[in-house]
Amino acid sequence: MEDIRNVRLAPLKDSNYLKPFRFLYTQNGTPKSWDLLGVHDSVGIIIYNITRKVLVLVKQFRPAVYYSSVHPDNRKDTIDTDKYPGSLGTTLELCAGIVDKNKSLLEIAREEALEECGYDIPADKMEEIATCRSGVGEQSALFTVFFCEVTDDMKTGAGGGIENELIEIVEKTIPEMEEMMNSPGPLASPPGFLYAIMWFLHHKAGKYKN
Ligand SMILES: O=c1ccn([C@@H]2O[C@H](COP(=O)(O)OP(=O)(O)O[C@H]3O[C@H](CO)[C@@H](O)[C@H](O)[C@H]3O)[C@@H](O)[C@H]2O)c(=O)[nH]1
Ligand SMILES: [Mg+2]
Repeated sequence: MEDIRNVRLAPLKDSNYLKPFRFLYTQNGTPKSWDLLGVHDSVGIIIYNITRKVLVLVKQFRPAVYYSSVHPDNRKDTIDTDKYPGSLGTTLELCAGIVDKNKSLLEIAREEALEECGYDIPADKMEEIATCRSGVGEQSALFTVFFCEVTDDMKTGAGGGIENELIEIVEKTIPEMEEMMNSPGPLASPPGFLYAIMWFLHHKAGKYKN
């Protein structure tokens, strides 16, 4: 996963994932504008395996995280991967996916849990816990978080993602997550993940500790 090579930057002409545009308005009579990015909403799932008492998370290479770890002076047409190895771009996240199909959030969450983590989770085991904005400066897409308990019996596939996604399943105990949340960082995780883990530690972790 971390063997990243041949990194090049190119202009973006059109994209299935990002739509940049300018938003024009007046506020209290003053003309203003703001540059925005249209992106898909997304769902994330806090998966807790009660058989082995671990949170089931995913590790993956995120190009945006890699790019932002490259010093601005070195963000050229090509990036030296000996100086900047792929490990700079790996994150720890919830199992998550974009809402790019005409299906309910719950259905998409179930599909992602199966594709990325290999768990076949019945719809009635999924608890929708919160929706927040994944960014407010430039895109403000909705991120909806589900929680579910799973058992080893519900693991019907290997996970790892579909097509050429390279997703590694990472299992963490509650003490390991508490330690991570107490570390100064920078954490290689997005704010929605950090919110979800704090929610889990606050509302759920107590009953699993014994
Ligand atoms: O420029 C792009 C963008 C996406 N993809 C593909 O699109 C898929 C997206 O994967 P999916 O699992 O549906 O979404 P995530 O990448 O997990 O991202 C979601 O989950 C994250 C939460 O961890 C949020 O931060 C993101 O906004 C949200 O899109 C991947 O397979 C990619 O192969 C591309 O090929 N090119
Ligand atoms: Mg995903």
